Amino acid sequence: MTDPTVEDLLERVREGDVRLHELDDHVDAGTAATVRRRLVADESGADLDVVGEYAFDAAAADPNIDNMIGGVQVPLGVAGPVAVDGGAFDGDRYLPMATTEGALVASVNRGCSVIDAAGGATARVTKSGMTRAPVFRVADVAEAEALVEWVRDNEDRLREAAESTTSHGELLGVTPYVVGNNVYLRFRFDTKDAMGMNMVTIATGEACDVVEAETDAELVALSGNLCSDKKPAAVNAVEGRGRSVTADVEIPREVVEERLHTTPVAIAEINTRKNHVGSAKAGSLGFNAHVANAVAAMFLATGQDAAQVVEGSNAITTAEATADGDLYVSVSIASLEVGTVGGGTKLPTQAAGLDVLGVRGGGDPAGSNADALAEAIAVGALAGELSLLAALGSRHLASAHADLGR
Ligand SMILES: CC(C)(COP(=O)([O-])OP(=O)([O-])OC[C@H]1O[C@@H](n2cnc3c(N)ncnc32)[C@H](O)[C@@H]1OP(=O)([O-])[O-])[C@@H](O)C(=O)NCCC(=O)NCCSC(=O)C[C@@](C)(O)CC(=O)[O-]
Ligand SMILES: NC(=O)C1=CN([C@@H]2O[C@H](COP(=O)(O)OP(=O)(O)OC[C@H]3O[C@@H](n4cnc5c(N)ncnc54)[C@H](OP(=O)(O)O)[C@@H]3O)[C@@H](O)[C@H]2O)C=CC1
Repeated sequence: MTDPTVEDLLERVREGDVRLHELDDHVDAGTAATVRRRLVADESGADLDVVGEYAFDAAAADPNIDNMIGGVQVPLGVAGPVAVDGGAFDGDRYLPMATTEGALVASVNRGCSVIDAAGGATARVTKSGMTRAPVFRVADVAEAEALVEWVRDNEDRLREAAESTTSHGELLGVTPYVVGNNVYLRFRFDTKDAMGMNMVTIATGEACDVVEAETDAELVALSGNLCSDKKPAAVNAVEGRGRSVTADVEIPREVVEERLHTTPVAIAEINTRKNHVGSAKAGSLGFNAHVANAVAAMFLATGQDAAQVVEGSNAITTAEATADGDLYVSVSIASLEVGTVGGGTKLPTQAAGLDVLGVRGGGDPAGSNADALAEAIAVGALAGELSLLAALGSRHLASAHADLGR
């Protein structure tokens, strides 16, 4: 029997005989995408030819996209190279950044060149652990207390159940929270080189089965929002989620004056009045200028989950003029959720981004590549903070974007 043609399938979808998402059952993934693209183009009047010019294998992208019609391209640039002394990321590297914001890569590039002139940045992952927090219904607070005690006494059983679903993930701990007749169990896992959301969701589900079998608690939702994934949340800023990572640098005063056209004292003052006082008044969780910019651009370039830029912007920038008149700057990102295996990291253009950093795939030891990626992103964020604070000091923000961004 011959394969159905695009025209045949278009007709069958229009007649309601085949659903849009069932096309892959009838033809290969690329042809299925073509049929959907044709249908959407016909019905919306949009010209989608360019959307069909994608460079990856549609079948290989199956774990990443449903109802695929093509691909979106984002321009890719590089900042650097920049010297980094990291716990896992070492040497002089280019930082890949995908963005549509003109002047952004230029800004991070300037920051990198200043960091380099100062001898490089230092970066360390200080805490690591991906979380999932199911919510259970209990009868009352007495039953809640009983559940909390049971969890404390039976963590090994929960660990055994959770770890039966993964050869890499390790349960680090379970923290209970009680609110009336709701009990939230915040499971925290070492997910090695994976960002880990699929891994910990599957593992936590297995542990929840044990809780339900052994206690009176009833699972209401596998994610009870105390995790907290893809929402701004203080719990992530305080407790961390994914990688907590810090990068810092001390820059000689002459370098600040020559290359950034301002002074250490001016940068420190802007940082305090803008990033700390201004953010406090705004009720912000991000005490920084634009950490989200480096996080988003490097997430897109390396196949991370873009929605987790929300947590990636949970960052505090500090800046101080030292006793010698130089400038100390740091960026601490509390909850940077990154992986070098799984998710979007296998797609060819994103894998190439990881290759530029030298962190593709599983690390040796496991987890070291994801640590290195976190440190690279923190250095990119540090470079961006430096350059933007300086541009505000020299009053170049508007002119830079007028020149480079429109
Ligand atoms: C634009 C600059 C860098 C000019 O800065 P400059 O010092 O006038 O430029 P320069 O021509 O003297 O070049 C200095 C260095 O900048 C880099 N550089 C310079 N041009 C390029 C380019 N085309 N492509 C790549 N790199 C470039 C490059 O490293 C170069 O060194 P060189 O390699 O020549 O020795 C500076 O004015 C700047 O950084 N401005 C700040 C822009 C910025 O940070 N924008 C971020 C986005 S703003 C935003 O999204 C968030 C916001 C602002 O709303 C958040 C908030 O509320 O704060
Ligand atoms: N399920 C959910 O609720 C959510 C899912 N997501 C999505 O989840 C995906 C990311 O989940 P994630 O679990 O990271 O990825 P994957 O689901 O792609 O799984 C990655 C798997 O790779 C295996 N692996 C191989 N080598 C290593 C290594 N060195 N370190 C760690 N694991 C390794 C592990 O298998 P094994 O476990 O067998 O050892 C691991 O589970 C993204 O696509 C994201 O968009 C995002 C948010 C929520």
